[in-house]
Amino acid sequence: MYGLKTEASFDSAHFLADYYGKCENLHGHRWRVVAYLRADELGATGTQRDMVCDFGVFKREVRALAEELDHTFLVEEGTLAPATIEALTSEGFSLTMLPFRTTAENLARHFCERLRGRGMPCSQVDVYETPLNCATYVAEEPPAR
Ligand SMILES: Nc1nc2c(c(=O)[nH]1)N=C([C@H](O)[C@H](O)COP(=O)(O)OP(=O)(O)OP(=O)(O)O)CN2
Ligand SMILES: [Zn+2]
Repeated sequence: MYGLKTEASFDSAHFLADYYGKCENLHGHRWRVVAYLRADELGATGTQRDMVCDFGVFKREVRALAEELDHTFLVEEGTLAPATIEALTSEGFSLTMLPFRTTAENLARHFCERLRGRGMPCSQVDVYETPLNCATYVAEEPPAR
């Protein structure tokens, strides 16, 4: 079994709906995303011969996904009134509407699924909300190479 790991980070605001504590308020994090690829076999031919994946390709994919969220307000769908969304948008703020609660766990799954959707054999993603607090998502099935 072979593995690769790379990371990216992004700065975003969020709040947790249905949370009773300080995280129900709007606040921000520098989220750190560590993504892992796994493969039984290495590439056989061409530019990726004897690689799980070119590091250049891998890091660009992870950075591109982080860039989608960077300096936006991550909002779980259904947790802000339409008038609030309209007011923020009309002020020029960038909102990213997400179909899940914006926990580190769900963001880890989001990154893993998006990487797999782009053909990367992603096996795991760790998302750090703070330097000491990290959530992990492990893909159930090893992706086919
Ligand atoms: N399992 C999870 N727990 C929490 C998550 C999460 O994503 N998964 N998220 C939050 C909040 O986003 C919150 O911002 C983080 O809370 P907390 O750990 O309290 O934040 P700090 O480390 O900044 O707190 P200190 O007071 O500085 O220790 C909550 N829980
Ligand atoms: Zn938070």
